[in-house]
Amino acid sequence: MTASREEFEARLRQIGADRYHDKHPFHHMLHGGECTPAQVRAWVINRFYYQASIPMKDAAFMSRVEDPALRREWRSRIEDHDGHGENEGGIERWLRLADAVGLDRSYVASKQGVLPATKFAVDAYVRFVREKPLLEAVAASLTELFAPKIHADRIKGLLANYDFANDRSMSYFQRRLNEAPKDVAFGLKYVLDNADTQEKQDACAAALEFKTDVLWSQLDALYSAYVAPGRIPPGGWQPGTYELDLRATA
Ligand SMILES: O=C(O)c1cc(C(=O)O)c2c(n1)C(=O)C(=O)c1cc(C(=O)O)[nH]c1-2
Repeated sequence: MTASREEFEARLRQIGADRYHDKHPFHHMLHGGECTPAQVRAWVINRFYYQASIPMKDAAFMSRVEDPALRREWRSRIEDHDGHGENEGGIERWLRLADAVGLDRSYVASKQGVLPATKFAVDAYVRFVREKPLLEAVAASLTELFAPKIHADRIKGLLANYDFANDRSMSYFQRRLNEAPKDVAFGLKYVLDNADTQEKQDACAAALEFKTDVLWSQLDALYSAYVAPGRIPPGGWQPGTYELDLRATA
């Protein structure tokens, strides 16, 4: 039976409560100040691959939308990451974080050294959005319902625990606190309005679960390579390389 709007929203929120990556041990280490400089750098390098792919997945989405009103609503997501006018954009703000943690930003931007599993997971998200029904593609973006809390926790945790954290290096997350709620309010309304059969509701819930898997797998890959057992796969970034000597610039 088709669930009511309220029941369906509660079902989607429960997926976040059960499966969002704020529960991953790597995030607990990161926010709790337990990561070594190399582990923080590995996270910045790998997570850049996600950042860089988000506007590509949003462009893939828009290329399939026939309704100009929906495209108009969606296009700010690309500008949020790529920049527009005075706004330098999320990709540039992420590279500032790379500078602050002592990495060569051109290496980070080159996407070399990204773990294979990170690439597989993120590429699967872009492909999902390119190929699946638009409703499911929007549903997959709804992990952002849960992102403001993790961003707020991260700003607080990193500022308290790491010397590199300051207003400038944290500007990516600070800015997302304003951008994400607007995107997710639109996305949630779109999904609740359009998932009007049980089949569509089930497909949206599956899309959101798939997305939580995309996020979780990236952290599993990081943990396995840089925490335990510490087995870096061929091609993965090796600590001690592409690092800046911060003393030279201090
Ligand atoms: O730091 C995070 O935990 C996190 C998670 C997510 C997410 O839930 O997918 C996004 C972001 N950050 C983010 O910064 C971002 O721009 C973003 C866009 C999207 C999306 O699916 O369109 N998710 C996320």
